[in-house]
This record gives sequence, structure tokens and C-alpha cells, in this order.
Amino acid sequence: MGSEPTQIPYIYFSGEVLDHFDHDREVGGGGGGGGEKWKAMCSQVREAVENHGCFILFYDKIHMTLREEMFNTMKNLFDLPEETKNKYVNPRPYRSYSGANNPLLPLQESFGVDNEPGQDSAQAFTDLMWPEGNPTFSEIFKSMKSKMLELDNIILRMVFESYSVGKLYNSFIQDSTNTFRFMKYKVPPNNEPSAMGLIAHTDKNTLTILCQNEVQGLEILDKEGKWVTIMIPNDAFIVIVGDGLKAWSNARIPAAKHRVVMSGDKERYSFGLFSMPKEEATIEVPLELVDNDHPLVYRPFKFSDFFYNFVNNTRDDALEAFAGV
Ligand SMILES: O=C(O)CCC(=O)C(=O)O
Ligand SMILES: [Fe+2]
Repeated sequence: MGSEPTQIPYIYFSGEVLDHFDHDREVGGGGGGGGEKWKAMCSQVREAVENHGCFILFYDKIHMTLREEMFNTMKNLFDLPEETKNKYVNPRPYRSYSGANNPLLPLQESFGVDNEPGQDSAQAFTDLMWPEGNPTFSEIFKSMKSKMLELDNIILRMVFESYSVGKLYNSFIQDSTNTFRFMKYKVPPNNEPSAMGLIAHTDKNTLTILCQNEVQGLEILDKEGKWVTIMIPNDAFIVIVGDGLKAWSNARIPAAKHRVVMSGDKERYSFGLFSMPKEEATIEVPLELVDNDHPLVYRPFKFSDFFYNFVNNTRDDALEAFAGV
């Protein structure tokens, strides 16, 4: 008897929900409240992340045209000479340009651009790749980044309010930063039917929002331990919980394990916003999330300590090993 394949929930964010978020933010919100629709959305998001650690999201404030422009301009980025791409070096792990220079990931090329306080990091990145200028790239990048960051904030606020700790949201966001990643995956070599694009992992950050071109390939490990291919509609995003949010939630929200498997004859492009605590920030389970049914699972820890510990010892149970009580 085969079980039904796991269905990752679809969630639609539109009009009224977002108006509520904007309004509450203008009046200095964060304290919760909100209409019935907003509350219903918060519950939907909480249920999705608690059960799957991810969900597929439709968000009408990021238009199809912007996504298409992003994929077009991203192709120009990856088409730059290897020598130019190699100029992007960042001292933090997993950010520098990775491509032919990385034999561990033969199909993937990537860049990770950190948000730097007080700096226009999207502009600096563009200027490094195109010293002669590329206003199309920088404008699309900035616009996409700011919209995806807003989306990240909406989702996190929904999660916080769904646990009745909306009062902690503002300081959590103030202590957060992000990395914007551009990724390209080659088709499997030598006519192989499939090949690993990115090995199985959980993201170490708080929350990841990804967008891909029409080429599928993302797989999620479901509760039964089966890899499930996620069909992400062209106009949707996938939202993935990272170890940071898992820790904050006292393990009520799992971090979805995922990988990329390439098949077919088309290159895959994806980009994503990875939000995370600032290096000095501490992740601490709110008291409200600890009770008899949910005893404390993780001690408070500095995010960067956990991250660098993982970098030096990349094990599957990195969070448990580092912060488990
Ligand atoms: O390219 C993708 O869709 C997934 C990328 C990913 O999982 C990551 O960069 O952590
Ligand atoms: Fe990932």
C-alpha cells in the first residue's frame, strides 16, 4: 500500500493581507491585532511551516515581468567571463563566486551578496561585475531584493503573531540581515538522466525565499523520509525554514531538508533571499514557546558561533549538536 505523495501547501498572499501589514507598520505596529483575514493567514502559515518546514507562495506584489527581467539579467551575469566572475570574493563562507573553481559542486555556479549596513551592496556588486556600469542589472536587483525582504518580514511577522509573540517581531527584524543569492545549474553531463545539482542540506539561516526559472529540480525530504520533487509554478516562490527559525521556535518548526537534482536539457536558474540573524545577534527561544508539552530544546546562542561551527564541521545534526540542551 503506497502512501499519497506529500503535498506541500500553496498559500496566496494578496491585497487585504498586505494592506494590513503596511498599515500596521505605518502606525508602528508589531503588536499584533489585525483583521480576521490576517489572523487566518497567520494560522495558515504556521500550519504549513510546522507540518512541512516549507510552502509554495503566490505573492501578487512581485510581478511576473520583474521576475522575467531578473532571469534575463541574471543570464548576463553568468555569461560574464570566468575571470570577471572570479573577482567576486567575500571573506564569509559560501558567498564568493563558486563555479568551475569548485569541484564539489560541478553543476552549480553561485554568488551570495550580503546586505551591508550603510552600503548599497547591490550597486557595489554590479560595479564590480560591470565596471562600465549596468543600470538594468542594479535596478532589477535592488527592486527584487527590497520586495523579497518585505515578503520575508511579512512571513516572519505572521509566524510571530501566530505564536502570540508579535511583540518580539520588531527587535528580531532589527537584529536580522540577509544574503541575496544568484544560482545557475548546468544540464547533467554525458546525457545522464539526472545528476546532483546541490547536495542535501538544511539552510542555516532563518528563512529562505527562492524563485526559479521554468526548470524544476528542487526536492524536499518529507516526513516519511522520501525525496519529493517540488513543482513550483512559474508565478510562485518557495519559502523554506532554516535552522535559525527552527531554533527560535524551540523546534516546533522543522527546517526542511532539500537538494537540487538536475535532469533534462535546460539550464536552471534560481535566486533567493536568505534572511539571518546579524553576526552578533543571539537566537533565544521565547519563554512563551516553552511549556510542559514543549520543554526547552535549545540554549541561547550567538548565530555566528553556530554558523562557523557548522562551516568547520558540516554535519547533518549541526544545530542539535551545537545548541541542544
Ligand atoms: O537553487 C535552488 O533552488 C536551491 C538553492 C539552495 O537550496 C541554497 O542555496 O541553499
Ligand atoms: Fe538551501
